[in-house]
Amino acid sequence: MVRVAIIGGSGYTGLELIRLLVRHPGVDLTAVTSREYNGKPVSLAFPALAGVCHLTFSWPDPDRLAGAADLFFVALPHKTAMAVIPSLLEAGGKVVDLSADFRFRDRKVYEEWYQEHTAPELLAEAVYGLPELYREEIKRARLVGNPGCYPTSVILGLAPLLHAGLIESQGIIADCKSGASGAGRGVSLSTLYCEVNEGFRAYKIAEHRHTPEMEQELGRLAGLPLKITFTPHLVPMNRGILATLYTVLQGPLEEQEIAAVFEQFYRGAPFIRLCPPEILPNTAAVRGSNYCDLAWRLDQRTGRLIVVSAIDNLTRGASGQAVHNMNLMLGFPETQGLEVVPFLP
Ligand SMILES: NC(=O)C1=CN([C@@H]2O[C@H](COP(=O)(O)OP(=O)(O)OC[C@H]3O[C@@H](n4cnc5c(N)ncnc54)[C@H](OP(=O)(O)O)[C@@H]3O)[C@@H](O)[C@H]2O)C=CC1
Ligand SMILES: CC(=O)N[C@@H](CCC(=O)OP(=O)(O)O)C(=O)O
Repeated sequence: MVRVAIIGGSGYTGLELIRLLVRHPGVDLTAVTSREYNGKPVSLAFPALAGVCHLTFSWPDPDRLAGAADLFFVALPHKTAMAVIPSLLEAGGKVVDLSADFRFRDRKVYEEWYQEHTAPELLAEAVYGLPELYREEIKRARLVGNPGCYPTSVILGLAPLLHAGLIESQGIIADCKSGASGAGRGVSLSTLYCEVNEGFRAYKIAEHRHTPEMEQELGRLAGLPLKITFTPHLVPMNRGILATLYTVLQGPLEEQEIAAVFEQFYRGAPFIRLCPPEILPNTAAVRGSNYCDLAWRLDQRTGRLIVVSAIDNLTRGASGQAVHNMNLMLGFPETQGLEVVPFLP
């Protein structure tokens, strides 16, 4: 058994990691940390895990933690993760970082949107953890920067089209809606029940920190720098992201040609489901699973191709994708521990 630990395991992505890892046949979850719950049972923070996870939260300093596992999931807030990760690596551990600290290739871009980077020497070796794009690199990686939730939904929807050069690389609009768990478990006014329930609003228009992450990866696929218009919305639901992606075709195309491009690009990708023609993606159909459901419609009148993608932000957008990356890094079957049927209805 490979020993794994979760640093910052008392939040929503921590809960989701525990849910997946306790049933994973190849790993032994040895430690879960939290400052607030230090010394208390995991089931105290998460009653849903009573009888399922018997661990107690710990909060040793990073030097004591290093060596406690072979692979660490770091589920700390951005800016905090990069303070802990170097010592975990130095002690011989592998790391999947769920924060944004190791998602960027260019330190300047990170520093423009976040803050000064305190471990820039690791940026060159960190691999962007989107398995459909970087499967082979992830297998060899010691440090994986797990993608953001919105970027996962947007990049997966656009990658085949940009790679094939079917759409204009400039002028793409990503209109995304997220459930409130995307904001984490920490208390904040904007995610209180009465602030979220029975309302639907956009936020951080033209200034969301996921924009440069999307541009980094979409630009690589297109083969040239690009800018994207990204508008996130908060919807009154717990989990899920629905991304509606507006693109402009490079030239006339038939529906079958578009379908062939998606099928070819995602051949052998176990967590991508291309919807049949009658179906459009729905967050309810992917809830609790690592699937990304994709569909597209050609608007012949405007020449636009509209792609829709649905993921669960906590599973495919964070912890499920992190476990997928771990499977690749440790040589396990890709889908191990992730063969979860979406919660129904
Ligand atoms: N929620 C989502 O849908 C997604 C989240 N992510 C990213 O994953 C990471 C975790 O997210 P999420 O679980 O939602 O966040 P939460 O706020 O729910 O949990 C954060 C965790 O980090 C610990 N923590 C908070 N502040 C500090 C600190 N200063 N030093 C040490 N530990 C700290 C908390 O425990 P304690 O305070 O007890 O120590 C808790 O265990 C974040 O970087 C987030 O941006 C990525 C994709 C999607
Ligand atoms: C609904 C909501 O507030 N979502 C969060 C994004 C989710 C997230 O956790 O960001 P990372 O994926 O980069 O970690 C936000 O907009 O900041």
